[in-house]
Amino acid sequence: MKIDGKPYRSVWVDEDGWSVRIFDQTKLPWQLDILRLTGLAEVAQAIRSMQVRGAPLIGAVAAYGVALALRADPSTEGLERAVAVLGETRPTAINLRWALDRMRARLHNLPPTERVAAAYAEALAIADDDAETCRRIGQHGLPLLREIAAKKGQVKVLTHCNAGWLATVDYGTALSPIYQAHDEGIPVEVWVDETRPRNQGAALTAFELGKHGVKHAVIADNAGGHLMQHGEVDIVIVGTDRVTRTGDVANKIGTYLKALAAKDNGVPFWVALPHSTIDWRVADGVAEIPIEERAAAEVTELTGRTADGRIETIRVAAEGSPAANPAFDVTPARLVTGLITERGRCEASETGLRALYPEAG
Ligand SMILES: CSC[C@@H](O)[C@@H](O)C(=O)COP(=O)(O)O
Repeated sequence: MKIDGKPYRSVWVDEDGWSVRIFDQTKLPWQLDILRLTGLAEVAQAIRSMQVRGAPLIGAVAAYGVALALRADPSTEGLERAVAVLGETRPTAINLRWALDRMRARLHNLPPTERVAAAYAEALAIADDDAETCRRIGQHGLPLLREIAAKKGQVKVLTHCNAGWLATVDYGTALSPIYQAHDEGIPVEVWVDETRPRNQGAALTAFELGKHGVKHAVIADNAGGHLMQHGEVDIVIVGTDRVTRTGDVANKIGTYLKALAAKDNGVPFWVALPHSTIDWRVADGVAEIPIEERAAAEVTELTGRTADGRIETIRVAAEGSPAANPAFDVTPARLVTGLITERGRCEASETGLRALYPEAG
């Protein structure tokens, strides 16, 4: 993706050849700060604090975290410790475990002297794979937008949270078809759910779409149902942090309510995902997917930029009131029109997913 004409990925190795660069997503859209990560503790903290976030990107950054950890300690104990520390940073997105399992499988049987170089190579392969996967997701989602635009002359999409290039290594998942539609001249407009409590929609998705020149408007999270009732939404496309083998979808809190409203209004509700987001071991998403509970302060406070350019956090809830902050919810497969993957589109079901991934265990 390009920012002010300059091509970027969301994670890359610095010119020094070993340290790892990311955008500090807690500062966007107000400041474009690029962080330099140099060790295991820094990577774990960047993931925990959501300086990097978004399921596929968390996986790729964690893979580089293993490489950085091995520079300090290439022993088998060092490898296992890195995998354990990184694996505990965030519980819901399965891409984190997928990437760490892949790193361990590649590195475990190597002699320690060969591990560092192999870890960087594997992390790069994961990042390259994610970028290409997301490009293909866009190709498979694009016909849905093309079809609507052919009938209506334009297409209005609603999306929740940030499933754009900032949440992946490049292109994004839910936003990838939108970028590709825009690039081929389809008049596409996006309703961007602000996505409280952390406002990934208002801050990150709006930033991305603005930089790409895609027409969009930020809406309060509660506005989607009203817009659907009035024919203002042609299609909902969201990303996901974990999809069960039966097609249940965990995504940012509030996604389930959008799916309910979409069902009631006959609006197609599509979910875009890479292969690394499928959890083949889980069948019942509501019962089995761990939902991250984050700090109450994310709900009781808001962060933004003041008129004179300072980034400030203020309290918006009544003094002394506690808050609950479940960060994800699960949308049952029955509410999902279909899944958009790098291998094509399918029904949100075990049959649909297995037809696309016959090799899955
Ligand atoms: C392609 S990203 C899909 C999801 O990871 C995204 O929509 C989301 O819910 C991210 O949650 P976050 O808590 O910001 O990491």
